[in-house]
Amino acid sequence: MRILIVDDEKNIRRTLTVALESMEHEVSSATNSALALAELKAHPYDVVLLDLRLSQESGLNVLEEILQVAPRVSVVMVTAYASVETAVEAMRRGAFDYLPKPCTPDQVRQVLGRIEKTRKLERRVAELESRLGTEGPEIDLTSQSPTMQKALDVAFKAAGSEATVLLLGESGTGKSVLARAMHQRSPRRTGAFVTVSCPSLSRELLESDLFGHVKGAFTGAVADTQGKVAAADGGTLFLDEIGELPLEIQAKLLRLLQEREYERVGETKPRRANVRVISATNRDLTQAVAAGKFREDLFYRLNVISLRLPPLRERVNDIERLAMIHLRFLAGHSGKDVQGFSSEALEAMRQYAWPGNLREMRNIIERAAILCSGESIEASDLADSIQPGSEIRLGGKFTLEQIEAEHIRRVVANTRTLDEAAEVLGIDPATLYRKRKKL
Ligand SMILES: Nc1ncnc2c1ncn2[C@@H]1O[C@H](COP(=O)(O)OP(=O)(O)OP(=O)(O)O)[C@@H](O)[C@H]1O
Repeated sequence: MRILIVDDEKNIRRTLTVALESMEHEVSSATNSALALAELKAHPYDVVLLDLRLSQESGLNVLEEILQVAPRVSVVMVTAYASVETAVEAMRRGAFDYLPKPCTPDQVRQVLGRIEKTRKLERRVAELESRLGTEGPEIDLTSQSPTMQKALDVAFKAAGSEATVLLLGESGTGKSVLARAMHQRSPRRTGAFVTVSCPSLSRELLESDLFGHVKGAFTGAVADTQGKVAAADGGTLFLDEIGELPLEIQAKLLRLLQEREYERVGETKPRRANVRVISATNRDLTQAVAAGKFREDLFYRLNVISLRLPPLRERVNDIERLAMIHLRFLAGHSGKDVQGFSSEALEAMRQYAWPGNLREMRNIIERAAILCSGESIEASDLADSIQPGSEIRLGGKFTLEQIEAEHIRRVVANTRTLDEAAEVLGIDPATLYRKRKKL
């Protein structure tokens, strides 16, 4: 765990640091409350060991300030003036526990063990909650398609940093799945991964969903709620369909990103949260910026690193593997012993345009697994739209332009750079650029 020691006595800081590091925790220390608060604003921590008497300051007041800045951190009060009243008061104000000073390494280990257990349970509950109803096939984060490989490479490199990341791509290409995978590969993985679906609520409800509200802030606000920003403190906030975020909320999100500050609806007291933001959209945000629907300053904040997930039709080499992953899961669920796909069915899937991408693949394979009567899925088990013949094929009733567009799309998908694609196509890169724009 990441632990911050807040104590003005050098010896205590030193002995605690040595003890904690020998237990394989990551430890930092601060000598006063101002430094501690600055540290907590800058980095996510799991635990604070807080001296109850910090020279002139009252540890109980500092405790409250700490919990405002980092609501998810577990604070353990450490004091030479142990008394039942102060212990009770500290716990009443939100401390996790209480340690006498000096304390033995065993006492420290015990209290940290309890914190770890509680946090693990909290994480498990949050994870199960978010998995409910979203249980799905095994997540595949490999690819044989150069464009997808490049996107995954950027995603995994960015995962370890604190940078905001913007995921682009058509609906169903796996942006939400990738955002969660990035969180799990980040130093914040012990924190929560919280998703906000921007278009799903009215402006008022979305604001309260994000930032929380106080009782009485609006009709129906019967109790205080903390909001998803606070829930994601120390973790990752995933903003899905960010292009749909109303302008009023865009201003508030910008403030959160710039100053780490926000206010609950119906309250003026600023609160702080340390969240890493990953957002996703299938819209062209630069167009939304040009149309005045999306703030340019927010766009640049969100777009520190951006990557585009290619549509499934551009990942022809991945289709068989992905289809098998979905089949294993869906056949298992439908209780059928379906082993694979006929070569015609595979070819039909390779030729198909997959407008709904991986989500559509899941639906089509689920339906096929139910309909198929043999050991493998035949082309005739696939939905009508995907039947061979409904897609562009040489010799069929298609215009030259349609065939050219399809050929260019596939060559681009199967080469690493546009220069390489131009070479395969036998045209110069500028012509390829013009053709792609036109098509
Ligand atoms: N890497 C993956 N491996 C296996 N299945 C995947 C993967 N990515 C996505 N899927 C499947 O595709 C479905 C849709 O993925 P996801 O919700 O991440 O797409 P999205 O791009 O966020 O879509 P939208 O823009 O509509 O929100 C998932 O529920 C899952 O079944």
